[in-house]
Amino acid sequence: MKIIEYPDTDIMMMDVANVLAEDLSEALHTKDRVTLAVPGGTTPGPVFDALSAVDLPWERVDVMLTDERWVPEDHERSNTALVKARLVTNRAVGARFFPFFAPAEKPEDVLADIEAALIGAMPVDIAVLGMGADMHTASLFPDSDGLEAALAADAPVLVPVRKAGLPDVRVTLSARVLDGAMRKHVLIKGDDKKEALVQARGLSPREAPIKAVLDGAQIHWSKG
Ligand SMILES: O=C1O[C@H](COP(=O)(O)O)[C@@H](O)[C@H](O)[C@H]1O
Repeated sequence: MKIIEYPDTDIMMMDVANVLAEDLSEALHTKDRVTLAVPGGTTPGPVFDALSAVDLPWERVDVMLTDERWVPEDHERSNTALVKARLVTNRAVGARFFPFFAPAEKPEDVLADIEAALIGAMPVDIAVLGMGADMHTASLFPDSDGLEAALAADAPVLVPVRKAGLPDVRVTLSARVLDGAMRKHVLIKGDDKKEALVQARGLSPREAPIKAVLDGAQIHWSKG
């Protein structure tokens, strides 16, 4: 794991967009299609804005989230809404987007179909990950129902996750899928997240789920 500390958040967002553009361009030289997995939440929007302005053969890029909340696309907490509005737009409008939500009461009712649609887009080549101060990444939350299944060596691609106190059920790429990406970038802001990350290094993935994806990852941090 390598930590890159940026003097300023705007600079970090631009630099990470450039690094991702280089990763994509390199991968597109050797593969017909390349899969990029990206986080939702409050942090990555500016990276998406900059990356979507880059001239790449986006029609050969498959985009998916690292995780989704079980809410429809027009909901304020939908990660899909964020990615569609800020990444799969502009020059990147031709990228193929794979949603993790379908209208059903619970993920288990439709997860097999959602997963089947992902087969052609596996494995993930480039993963961008966020992290909460509780050391969760994607929707791999400590003390959640689903974490054990999502950390298993033979985990499915997608796992439903529930945690008391969270407003929504989640669907997350499993740890083995995220960790298996050729390039992994963790994007975090703030002293609390840096401290959590340092602490996570000494803990198990069950205690600190981010630990499951840290091997070989580049960490991008700014004070925020
Ligand atoms: O719930 C989520 O949280 C993490 C971190 O989000 P942030 O708002 O603290 O940046 C995010 O990476 C994940 O995709 C999202 O669903």
